[in-house]
Amino acid sequence: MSADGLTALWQQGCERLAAELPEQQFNTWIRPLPPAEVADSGAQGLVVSLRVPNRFKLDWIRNQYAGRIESILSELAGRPTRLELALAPREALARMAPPANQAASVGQVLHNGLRPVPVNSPSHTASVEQASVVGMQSPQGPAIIIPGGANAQGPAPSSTRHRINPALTFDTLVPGRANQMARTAALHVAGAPGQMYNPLFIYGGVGLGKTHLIHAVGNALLKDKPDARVLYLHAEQFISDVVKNYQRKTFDELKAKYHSLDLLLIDDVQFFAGKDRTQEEFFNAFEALLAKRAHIIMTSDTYPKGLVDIDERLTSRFDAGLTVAIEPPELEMRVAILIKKAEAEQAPMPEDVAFFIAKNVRANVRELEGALRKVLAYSRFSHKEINIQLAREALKDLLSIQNRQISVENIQKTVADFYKIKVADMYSKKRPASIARPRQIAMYLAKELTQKSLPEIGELFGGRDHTTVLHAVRKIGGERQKNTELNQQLHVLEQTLKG
Ligand SMILES: Nc1ncnc2c1ncn2[C@@H]1O[C@H](COP(=O)(O)OP(=O)(O)OP(=O)(O)O)[C@@H](O)[C@H]1O
Repeated sequence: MSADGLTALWQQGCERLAAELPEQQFNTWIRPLPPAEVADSGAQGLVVSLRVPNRFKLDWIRNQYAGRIESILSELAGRPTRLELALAPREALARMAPPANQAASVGQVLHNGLRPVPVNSPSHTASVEQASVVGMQSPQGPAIIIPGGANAQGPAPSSTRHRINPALTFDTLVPGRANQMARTAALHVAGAPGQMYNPLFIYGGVGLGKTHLIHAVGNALLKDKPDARVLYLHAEQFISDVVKNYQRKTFDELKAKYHSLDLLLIDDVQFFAGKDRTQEEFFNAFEALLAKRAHIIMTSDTYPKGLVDIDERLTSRFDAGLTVAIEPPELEMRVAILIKKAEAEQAPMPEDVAFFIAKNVRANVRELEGALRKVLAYSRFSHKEINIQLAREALKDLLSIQNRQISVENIQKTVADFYKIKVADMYSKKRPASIARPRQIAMYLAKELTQKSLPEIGELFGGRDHTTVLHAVRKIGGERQKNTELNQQLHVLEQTLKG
């Protein structure tokens, strides 16, 4: 692709997004982005690098739009195109946020090509300045509008007012063991806010669905009570609001904003660490909201007592309602998530492919989504159907990084997962066919895929004799020739184990 073609790609992508997305969403999230850099990395395809002013926006764009942006750009370029999002260095922020009165219309922005795009929100510009004064990251997006409140600015679409993402609902959240407690508690709060489990504190590692869950509560409540005063915000937004009001000495405005809510959803409260003034204001808001039986849901990367540099009077209050964890999803849940997300993209995913991806991408749901996006994009460009071979090609970087050695333990675990039996049954003396057969399959694969001898394999299967292993290897090997279903299952297992 020519240099001009590369330069035009982002602009064309924006035009497509402008046509596709609701105007409000486009204006809020896409339009203010600075021009992207597009690089050709040869056989690997194109890499589009975007600098985003803060982590909140970065996460939001990654979660909500990255997949679509990659698909559009790849389609336009006719080659796989990867989107890389990174935080803009601080000195670039000022350039990214020219004065509000330079705001341009969507059409202007698009026709002006790749020049830096102005941010059309006065509050955004003001906040950027404030953030640089106090050495913080820049804050996020448009002002919160409370109807009739101190900063009322006229009607606004509800998604702006509440900052709730309508796509993140209980329906789109796949349930599983990993989120069972948190989901149940969240459903309870959505049905009867201000009663039990107040505050609800949800913690867990990155990309496990905490943000999704709290948006789901917001969406559910708004569906029931459209007039409810609900607000979602990232902790950094609260911090920047405190800074702004501190500088303007407008604490009444801050109070009017936060103390009047029915439901406050606040993400990543670990960001309050070391911010004394913010903690004090949050404490005030917290007390005021609980006193009037408004509900507060918080998320964090750790449980309340694990938070550092946050005043104990806050952490003890965080723990006073219900504290629940979200765990990394287990294999079955990862498969279900992949299938559901692929369905949502109108790209049905065969279960064996979902199993292959889920087995290889374990860290968190965000990475799972990334892997899925790659596979779908790869299938679209190559016009090939989605199968394990295609998934393996699409994910080859990721798989080679893992550089996995096939071990007997891994075979036992994978086969047990596949046939939905316990790993312990691989070593047990149980004989029912539903257990004995997967065990024989695992022995067969151990012989095929590792350098272990028959006695060594027998030892690893609960101290069995080598003749038992030999029998299993011959039996499964022989049946494989005649039984296509077994052959297909073995194929999936081999592909999965080889990675
Ligand atoms: N159980 C689930 N079902 C469907 N999608 C999920 C599930 N869990 C997470 N996701 C999706 O994974 C992505 C990451 O989730 P989310 O942003 O909620 O994670 P998080 O725990 O808030 O992470 P972080 O701490 O990094 O902000 C989102 O796109 C979300 O929709």
